Amino acid sequence: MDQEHTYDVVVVGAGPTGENLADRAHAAGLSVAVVESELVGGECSYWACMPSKALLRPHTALAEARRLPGAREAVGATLDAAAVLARRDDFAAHWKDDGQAEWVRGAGLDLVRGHGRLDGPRRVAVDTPDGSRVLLTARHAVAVCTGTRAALPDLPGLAAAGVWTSREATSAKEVPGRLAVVGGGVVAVEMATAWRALGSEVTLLVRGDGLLPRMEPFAGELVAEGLTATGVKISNRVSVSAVDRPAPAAPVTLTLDVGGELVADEVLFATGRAPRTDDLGLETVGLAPGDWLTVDDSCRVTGVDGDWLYAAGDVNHRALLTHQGKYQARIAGAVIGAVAQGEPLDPAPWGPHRATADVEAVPQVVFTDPEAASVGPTAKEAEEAGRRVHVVDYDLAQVAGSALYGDDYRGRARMVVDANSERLVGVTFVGPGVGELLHSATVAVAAQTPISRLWHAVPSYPTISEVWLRLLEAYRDR
Ligand SMILES: Cc1cc2nc3c(=O)[nH]c(=O)nc-3n(C[C@H](O)[C@H](O)[C@H](O)COP(=O)(O)OP(=O)(O)OC[C@H]3O[C@@H](n4cnc5c(N)ncnc54)[C@H](O)[C@@H]3O)c2cc1C
Ligand SMILES: NC(=O)c1ccc[n+]([C@@H]2O[C@H](COP(=O)([O-])OP(=O)(O)OC[C@H]3O[C@@H](n4cnc5c(N)ncnc54)[C@H](O)[C@@H]3O)[C@@H](O)[C@H]2O)c1
Repeated sequence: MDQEHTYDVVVVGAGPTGENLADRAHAAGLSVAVVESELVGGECSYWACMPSKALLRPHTALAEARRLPGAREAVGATLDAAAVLARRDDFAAHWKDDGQAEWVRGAGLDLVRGHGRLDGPRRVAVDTPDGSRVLLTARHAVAVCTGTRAALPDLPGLAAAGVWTSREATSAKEVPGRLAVVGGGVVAVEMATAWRALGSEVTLLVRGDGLLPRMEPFAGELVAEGLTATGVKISNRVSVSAVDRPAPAAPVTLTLDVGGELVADEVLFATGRAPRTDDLGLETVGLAPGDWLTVDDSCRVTGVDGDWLYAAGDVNHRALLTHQGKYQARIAGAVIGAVAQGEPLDPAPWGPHRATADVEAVPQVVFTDPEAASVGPTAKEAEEAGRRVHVVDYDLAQVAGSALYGDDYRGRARMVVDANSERLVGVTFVGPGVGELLHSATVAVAAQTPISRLWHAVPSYPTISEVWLRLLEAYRDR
């Protein structure tokens, strides 16, 4: 028999976004049920951020040691793949979610395991693993935080070929001899870096003109240089038109649109994401299954009567990053709490009830060697949005801190400044060790800092952060 329960808030999906949203709603005094169909912690914990960064970090550490005479002689030339994979397994909690499920319960939230679907306004029906059905009614809000899955192109032979997606690329137990990677985005470059470092011969097949097309062009150029130096073969302007694997353990053959074939032991399709909304009961509330969920700045889904349906994280397509999903979760949790208590919402940008940074100040670090880190729009994006901007660049290798950081340091920095307000809107750093530099830029962009004030934020000598001073000088002298 169906069980029925009523909560103030029902959250579907216990990834980083769902966990945080539930926690904030509970902190506002509301009762919350969280529905999860796989592992509490979501894609990020088991098949994305954590295992991918665990695969990449040993390579970065080794590459940095090898750029330092004295350290270079003390370390080997290659990684111990088995040890790297074992540490990766630890970071993915061996694909068990006991720890995170315990956190959910300890936070005062009710965890309902199973596949959730909307069942009309304010209702969620959950098919549980034991075959029963739980009907959840929300007094105030339902929040969809179901994330994304890998999007695969519709190619002849692909479905039968057993290709890698980001899930296999982050959880594989064996190092393939030859790995083909299709795509030129973040997953493609990070996983090409990781598996090359673990010993695979890697070929990157890029449909466009270069890597990391959403960043400043020099980011993709420097990352391509780094990949090539490690032995990754990169082919631009190449698409795969068919995939063939005659038997499960056999090599896979990719037919290329430019002519010819590529044979590999595994192929990773890193070709973007699709929302997990196809089997979510969206049709019961007048929305189209399979679509991204469009939201306003309070994370309320548009086009649904009654202001009860929210969507946060990857599934709303605003910024597909864990930290941005968690930011939206904090905003949406606060909105749901305020509405439930009958308190007024503060509609101002950068206020507690309006997601702003996930559009204006999105930071991202690509954990390749060199790292690529950016926040805010690129120069081109800012111009296309109608801003008049000044752009200044600086060669990161010219900073004393960079030279000390490693021999033959290569990198570049760019600052995009709004010409009318003389405030910083975007920053990109590419180079070893710049990932940890990015938050300085994020603070400056989110605070809409005037350039005149940045002169008083004096970077320590001799750190890579001195690039800030060099960028300001370049701006002054432009
Ligand atoms: C390889 C890779 C590396 C990445 N690295 C980074 C990184 O370094 N930094 C970063 O910021 N971002 C990174 N990302 C992006 C990051 O993983 C996502 O932005 C993040 O996981 C989104 O969180 P979410 O909670 O919105 O969704 P998810 O993490 O996808 O969680 C959604 C949850 O909902 C559950 N669910 C789905 N449908 C249902 C349903 N019907 N009923 C019940 N439960 C359901 C799922 O099982 C899942 O647990 C990476 C992505 C990939 C693919
Ligand atoms: N370090 C990080 O922050 C990190 C790491 C990994 C992923 N992520 C996030 O996860 C999301 C997914 O990453 P992703 O790399 O899968 O997606 P993406 O959208 O960044 O890149 C996909 C790439 O695949 C290409 N592509 C699409 N269809 C293709 C086809 N049929 N053939 C060949 N190429 C094709 C696109 O041109 C694009 O370059 C991103 O939004 C990213 O921000 C973040």
